[in-house]
Amino acid sequence: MSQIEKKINELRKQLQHYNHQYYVLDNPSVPDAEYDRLMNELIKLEEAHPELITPDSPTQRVGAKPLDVFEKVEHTTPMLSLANAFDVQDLRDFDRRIRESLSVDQVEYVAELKIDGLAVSLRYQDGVFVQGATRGDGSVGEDITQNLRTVRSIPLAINETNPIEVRGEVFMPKQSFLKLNEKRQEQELDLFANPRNAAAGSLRQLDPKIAAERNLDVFIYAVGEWQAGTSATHSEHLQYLSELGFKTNPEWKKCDNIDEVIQYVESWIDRRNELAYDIDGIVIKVDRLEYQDILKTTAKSPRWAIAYKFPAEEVVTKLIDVDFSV
Ligand SMILES: CC(C)(C)c1nc(N2CCN(c3ncccn3)CC2)c2cc(C(N)=O)c(N)nc2n1
Repeated sequence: MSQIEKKINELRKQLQHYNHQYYVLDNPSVPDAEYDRLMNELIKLEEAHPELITPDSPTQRVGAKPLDVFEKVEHTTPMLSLANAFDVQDLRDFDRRIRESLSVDQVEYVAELKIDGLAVSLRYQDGVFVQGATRGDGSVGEDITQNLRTVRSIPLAINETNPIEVRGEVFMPKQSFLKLNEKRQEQELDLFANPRNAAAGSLRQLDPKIAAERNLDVFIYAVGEWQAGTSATHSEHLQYLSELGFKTNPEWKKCDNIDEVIQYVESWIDRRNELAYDIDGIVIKVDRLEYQDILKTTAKSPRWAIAYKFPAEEVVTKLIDVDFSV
């Protein structure tokens, strides 16, 4: 390996490490100026030696040309939808059905915040991000790889050489949503109604340069296709995803029974506004993968998971009280 290649690989490793700290762990260890200096050094070296550029290089986040259309992508493992629960009784019924089907007294669950964004699927081959797609109708989605490459918290390379497909929710943080709408107001463009629509509109851009400016983020919540998988539980999957360099939501909780799930759900009903992103409920999943297989999925949604939906947040519209007395 030439000195140049050594230098390029060293810069890539450093930048991938700093990128992970900044965008995935939200805990940068170097000032932005240092990151920019290293990035500019790598850009110059790659310009001088374009034959050494690889798709997983940190310089390759924003693709060159806009697309004409998004290609269709078939999900080898369908992306199921979730049945809804609207109150605690629904959760107890869910738990009872599961315990009866499994003929067990107690079932462990994992409870996760339900991020209000867009479900996506990410595929990695030989440790490199090769394709990203929208959920679509669960069986066929759209190839939005170029736009997903611009999401800084999506790693372009992971240390898993076996093919693996993961699923997650792309979202726009509340602050980014407010800033985007302020800018659109100034430009007299129509405003996005909420962060979810803003994220959807950003991922639907055919020009990745626009998606790159929208400050999108992601939380990865499941492993899809993974032949080499050996985990026994979903919680192990979440830990493994985090070790691989994926951004997982830190608020997930392993619950020993449905009572603990209910406590978790109730603890979050009034804490939503503390979060930097919108959530629209809690997703509850049977933790043991062997139980998930036994419970199999009904047509559209798994019997081993359910979404507890929070009531839509009443939007307090400040009514300007006009004084008619004068
Ligand atoms: C893997 C399973 C199927 C259990 C699953 N499915 C999910 N979803 C399915 C329905 N989806 C959907 N989207 C659009 C139309 C219909 N269904 C949107 C994703 C999950 C969404 C979240 C989240 N949002 O934070 C999450 N923490 N875990 C999920 N887990």
